[in-house]
Parts: sequence; structure tokens; C-alpha cells
Amino acid sequence: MTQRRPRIGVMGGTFDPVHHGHLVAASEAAAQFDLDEVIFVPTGQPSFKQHQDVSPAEHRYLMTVIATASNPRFTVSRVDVDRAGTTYTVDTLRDLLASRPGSDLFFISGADAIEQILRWKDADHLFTMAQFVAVTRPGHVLSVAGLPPDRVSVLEVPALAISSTDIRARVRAGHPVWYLVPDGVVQYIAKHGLYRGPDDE
Ligand SMILES: Nc1ncnc2c1ncn2[C@@H]1O[C@H](COP(=O)(O)OP(=O)(O)OP(=O)(O)O)[C@@H](O)[C@H]1O
Ligand SMILES: O=C(O)c1ccc[n+]([C@@H]2O[C@H](COP(=O)([O-])O)[C@@H](O)[C@H]2O)c1
Repeated sequence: MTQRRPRIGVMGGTFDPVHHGHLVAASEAAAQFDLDEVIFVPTGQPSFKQHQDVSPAEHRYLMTVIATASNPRFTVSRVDVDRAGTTYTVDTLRDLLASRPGSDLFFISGADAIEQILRWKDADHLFTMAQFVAVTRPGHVLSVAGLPPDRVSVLEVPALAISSTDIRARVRAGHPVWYLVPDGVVQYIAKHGLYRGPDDE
């Protein structure tokens, strides 16, 4: 009898901060694609946010650990945080495949990110390394034109109109972020005084 290959979700993001939109997307993908694990991978230096002031990687990594701690299927990887230079998904997938040989990877991403994928580094190669799951995101009508249909799946997730940009703006303005992010992340943001500085957009 052939053994089932492990099915691993990979949720890459800047996670500045991680929020319930990310967690719901990962949970829904895990259920729909029968995933054994979802690995959250905070970026090191994100390639499309070079002109944006992004919080230090250790803060984003620790908030992601706090947010995912209660789910036994969710884990967090440091591969992108620990690799020097700009983060590219081709490197993320290569490193994760090396640590989990024989697994099938499912890269979970918002519709906005998947639409840009043909501009990502080594785009053609990416589709040989993972299946791509494009989750619907409020405010984005997904167009998968030009993407290989057998390697990209569209997944409807419960609409949560939450973005990290909005959370940072709320903190700066002194508005609450309870229930937009996990409780531990609210406390982490307050404890370390994150997002109090001038507008970073
Ligand atoms: N509310 C949401 N619903 C579904 N997918 C989401 C949601 N928010 C973010 N995503 C997806 O999660 C991935 C990581 O997102 P990211 O860390 O950049 O968060 P963000 O909220 O988009 O951040 P920012 O507002 O700073 O750009 C991306 O693929 C993004 O499209
Ligand atoms: O590989 C690339 O060229 C590339 C370009 C833009 C974004 N990505 C990845 O897409 C994921 C979401 O990125 P972001 O910037 O929307 O948080 C994250 O894992 C990034 O590393 C990857």
C-alpha cells in the first residue's frame, strides 16, 4: 500500500502584524485541502515592500508564534527571517522542501498577492514546487488569467475586511485593535510600543 504524502500548507506574509484574516485563511485552506500542517513564514525583507518601513523581523516572527500557538496544526518557520537579503518565495519553498522531503506543498496567499505572481522571482519554477491557493479577500476580485489552472486553486474564505495596514493606523490613532488580532498580539503591540511612530505608508 502506498503511503499518503504529507500535505503541508505554507502561509507566507509580512505579518506586520498577523491578524485574524490570515488565521481564518490558513484554517479554511487546511480544512479544504486536508492539510496536515500549515507553516506560517514571516518574510525577512519583503521584496514588494522595499520602500515601506516594516517592523523588525523578530517582532513579526514573535507575534506570529503567539497568534498560532493554540492551534496544533499551525507552526512558524524562521527560514525567511534567518536568510539574508530580500525574501523570495522560490527560496522559501526550496528550504521548506529540503526540511520536509516527499511532501506536497500548498502556498496559501491572498488574491491580491496571487495576481502578481507572474512578476515574482522564478515564477515558472514556483509552479513546479507547490500548488497555489488563492484565497478571496474583501475588496479584491480575483483574476487568475495567465496562471496555470492545474497549479492554482481559488478558495472562498469567510470575508474578514482586516488588513495589517488598517491595524497599524488604528494603533497610531489610539483606536482599539481587540478582536482584529489575537489577544496576545494586542498585548505584544502595547508592550513593545509598536506602530506608534509616524505614518509608514
Ligand atoms: N483579510 C484577509 N483575507 C484573506 N487574505 C488576507 C487577508 N489579509 C491578508 N491576506 C493575505 O495574507 C498574505 C500575507 O499578508 P500580509 O502580511 O501582507 O498582510 P496585509 O494585511 O495584506 O498587510 P499590509 O496591509 O501591510 O499590506 C497575503 O497573501 C495577503 O493577501
Ligand atoms: O518571490 C517573490 O518575488 C515575491 C514577491 C512578492 C511577495 N512574495 C511573497 O508573498 C507573500 C505575501 O507577501 P506580502 O508582501 O503581501 O506580505 C510572502 O510570502 C512574500 O514573500 C514573493
